[in-house]
Amino acid sequence: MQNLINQEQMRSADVFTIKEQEISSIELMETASAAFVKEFVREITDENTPIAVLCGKGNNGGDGLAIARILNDKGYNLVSVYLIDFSAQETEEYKVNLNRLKDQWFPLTTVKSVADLKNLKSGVIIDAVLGAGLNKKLSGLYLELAQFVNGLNLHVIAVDVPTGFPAEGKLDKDNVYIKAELVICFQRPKINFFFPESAAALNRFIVTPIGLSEEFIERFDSPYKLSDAGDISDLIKPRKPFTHKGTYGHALIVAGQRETMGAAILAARACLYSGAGLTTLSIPESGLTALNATLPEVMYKDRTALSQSGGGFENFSAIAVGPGLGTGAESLDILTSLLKLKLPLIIDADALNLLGEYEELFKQVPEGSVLTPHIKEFDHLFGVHDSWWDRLQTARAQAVQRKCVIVLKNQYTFIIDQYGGVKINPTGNPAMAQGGMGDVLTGIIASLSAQGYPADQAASAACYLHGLSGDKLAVSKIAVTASAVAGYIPEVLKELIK
Ligand SMILES: NC(=O)C1=CN([C@@H]2O[C@H](COP(=O)(O)OP(=O)(O)OC[C@H]3O[C@@H](n4cnc5c(N)ncnc54)[C@H](O)[C@@H]3O)[C@@H](O)[C@H]2O)[C@@H](O)CC1
Repeated sequence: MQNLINQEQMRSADVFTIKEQEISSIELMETASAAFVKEFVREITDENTPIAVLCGKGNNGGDGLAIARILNDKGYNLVSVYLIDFSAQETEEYKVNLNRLKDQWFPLTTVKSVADLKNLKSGVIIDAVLGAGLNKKLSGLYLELAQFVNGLNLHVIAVDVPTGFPAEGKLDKDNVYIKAELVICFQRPKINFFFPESAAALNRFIVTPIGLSEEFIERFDSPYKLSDAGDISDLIKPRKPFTHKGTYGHALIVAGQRETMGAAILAARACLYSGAGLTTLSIPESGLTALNATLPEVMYKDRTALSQSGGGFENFSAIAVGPGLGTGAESLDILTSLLKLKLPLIIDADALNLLGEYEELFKQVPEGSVLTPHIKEFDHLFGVHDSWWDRLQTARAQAVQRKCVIVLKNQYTFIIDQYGGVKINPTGNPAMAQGGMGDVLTGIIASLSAQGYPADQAASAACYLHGLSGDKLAVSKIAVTASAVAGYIPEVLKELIK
């Protein structure tokens, strides 16, 4: 797990590292620039590629100057540097690196307006204009520059962060950035990289360490953490000798209606494949033949019994409700009855839509429940948001207020615990953008909950496993089905267990 820190904290990590390692800020810049180049040469292997380095006058520009020099030393012989001279201020580190460059022969162009970039027509652009020092959105000459560079449609690789892109905080829809194909970012990804709005500024990012003190960074009390395989390996317990199906819990999934029985079956399939000792599916009777034919291991429970004071529904180790349930009167009755059990629930899809419609019902959601909304369901529950930053802050406040876990689904899903802490899930890919994927995630959460994992752990492990299964399948496939993702979970689990 990595602590994601803000830029102010990152700057103090710079200062701490410089002091602790007894190095100068110029040496740190050299290390950062060399780290950038190490990744860059993997991306751009042809040394004869024309490379234009656009350098602002701050430390991001200082990096750019050092990068140009190091690339040249490595045999990239068509590197040219453009000094973006839109402001008078320049940092010490920038000046030192400019002098180092002037010591060697180097094609340098001073840019006072975008007209000075007329020779820029081909090759790769390294964007070192403005980095993490950004303090307002682009305007004036910087805005013109960004629009001009974007219009060239060249392969742009940004240093640390694309010019104009704030590392954290709300991203306005009308913001303009220099759009990068790739960002090679220092030590930690920026929090804003994980929001869909970042697609306007970058396609991909790589994080490269630059020797900052990890101990210092991890000491910050940041609400944002990035999950990794190690966390999930630490969490998932291997199955022990002499255990039996009773050891691994009994999950119940209440889902499905005539037109969407598949959603219920997919959730049950994922639950089964994620290792629950027993899985029971409560669907309309019309789905029974399909269930028995596809998942003979899964049991059936008639849900008309639910309205009769529990009807045995209270004896399960975990209950999930929602996939393909529908939002009609019968579904409302089912959800109302389940909420009366006062047991933590995993609430998804149509059950969330019902909660969005009936506030009184929403208030009855028991503590320790897991809500798994995608963007539309989320805004239906909590109001329309015009940015993902705001949406995430609402999710944090709501998770605390309701003492629930919220799984806010996204390419990078946010798992928000009852204390407002956010785990960002790094697995998953666009090949998984297909119907049924959410039903599978719900099934995995139900399975892990039934096996005794606390709600926040079940949710974060489920998201990781779900995405990893999809990632492995996507290596050889353009699109992966929800059934395939569910079916691959046992292998992914086996691989992660220590
Ligand atoms: N210790 C260091 O020296 C290190 C610095 N690093 C680099 O330093 C960068 C941060 O450098 P700086 O803090 O100097 O800042 P930048 O180089 O990002 O920005 C330079 C200046 O631009 C001005 N500015 C901000 N937003 C603007 C806007 N919208 N329009 C016009 N001007 C604007 C600011 O006043 C700032 O001083 C990082 O992104 C990274 O590339 C890395 O080398 C890591 C270590």
